[in-house]
Amino acid sequence: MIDAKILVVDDTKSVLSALEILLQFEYKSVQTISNPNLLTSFPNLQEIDIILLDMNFSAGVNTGNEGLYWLREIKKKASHISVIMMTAYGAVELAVEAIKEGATDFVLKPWNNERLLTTVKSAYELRKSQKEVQHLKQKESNLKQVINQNSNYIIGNSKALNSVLNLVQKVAKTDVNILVTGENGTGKELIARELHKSSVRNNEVFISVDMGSISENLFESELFGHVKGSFTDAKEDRAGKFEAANGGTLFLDEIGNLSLQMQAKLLSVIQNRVVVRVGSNKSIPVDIRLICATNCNLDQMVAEGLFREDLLYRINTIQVQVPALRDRDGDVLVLSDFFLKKFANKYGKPSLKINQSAQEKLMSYPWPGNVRELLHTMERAVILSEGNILKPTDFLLDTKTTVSLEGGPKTLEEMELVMITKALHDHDGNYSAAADQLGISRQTLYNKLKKSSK
Ligand SMILES: Nc1ncnc2c1ncn2[C@@H]1O[C@H](COP(=O)(O)OP(=O)(O)OP(=O)(O)O)[C@@H](O)[C@H]1O
Repeated sequence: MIDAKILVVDDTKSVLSALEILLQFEYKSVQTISNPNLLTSFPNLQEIDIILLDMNFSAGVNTGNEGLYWLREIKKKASHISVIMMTAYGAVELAVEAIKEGATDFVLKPWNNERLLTTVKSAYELRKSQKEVQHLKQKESNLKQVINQNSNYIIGNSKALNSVLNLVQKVAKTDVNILVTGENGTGKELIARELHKSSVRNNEVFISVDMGSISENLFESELFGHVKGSFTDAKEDRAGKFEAANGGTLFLDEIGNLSLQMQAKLLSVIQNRVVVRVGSNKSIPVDIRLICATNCNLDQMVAEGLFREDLLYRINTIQVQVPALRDRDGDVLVLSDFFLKKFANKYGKPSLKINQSAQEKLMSYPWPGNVRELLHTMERAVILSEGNILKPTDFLLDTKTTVSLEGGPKTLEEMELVMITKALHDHDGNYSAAADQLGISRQTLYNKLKKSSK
């Protein structure tokens, strides 16, 4: 039994009962009315999927005008309904006219049962796929909202940061490729998201890919997609990040971490703006705005033969250099105030304040891990705090301080964060040395930090 609601409108009672009997065998709900004037006030008209509509109602009139009139009325009230016109006077012009006005199909009376059922079935299939498209569009728009909402405000009012934000506003509306450079944790991804938010693509997706965490053998599949069976784990066709970002912005983070071989593959796609999924030979055009980011000195890498010069030219039409936190006058205080409020609320300590000597300690520290390090330092201080005032000793900015567990972290995740930030401080922000001390890889350390700062 097909789960669709059908309404038959005809002024001949025998037509109504014949169609009702015929359609009831296949469709869950079949209703009939003999007076078209009841159509617009028909209860639950919005729930009807298909209407079979007679073209002529008044006896002796067969111009089809009445049917066309009621077709327009239905479309005005419920444009989603598939309307099949029925007429005993099968004029092709009338059929064309009705279809132009939005009818789905046309049936001649007397009808052939099998042909009529096929016509109704096709109208049902059409309605079903329209519903699916509608559902997918809704889902897509919800997904876009979720993906794009992962963007925070850029806090700070230093001259150095403001000139970066000015440049961002100038170039955001253009579609040029942008390279965002700066030390780890300066906010490069935040800047890339701001570029997207201020661009004409802001209703589309922002897809971020960490090139540092993609292995050589999964690179192509991750970025360009694959077809089912192209390698052992390819259980189904999958679009890569380029396709997923189509219409929007693709952010390639840690671009300096790519091997020369991966660089060559990336260059070809950026040049040609088409991808070919692994295992396929079909070219798929992609329309993306490309933003790359790195903390490496790519010019120096080019000189050392580690980065392709032609790729660098492609990706850095405009370069946005994000300043280190120590070069942003006043931002440490503004940011620490912001993070203090954020974490004080998160950890249920809303009256927590910071005293002046603690602020001075924060201002005099060089912040090798930049904003991310300040964020973690603040989070850890809030977790470990015991009173209502944060003092200099609450901030682990020197290597001799030890972690006290009393009144401290309550979850494994919080404990992990405390240990990671302590290890980073112990090694002056050197990720490799901190990872060594913790017995994890640099990438794992990095991923954990990124995850907890999201
Ligand atoms: N100006 C800022 N205002 C508020 N939060 C910031 C600011 N800059 C950075 N952050 C926060 O600091 C963290 C690190 O920022 P982000 O990931 O953008 O830095 P990044 O330079 O891309 O880092 P990496 O080089 O490690 O990829 C994020 O949680 C981000 O929200």
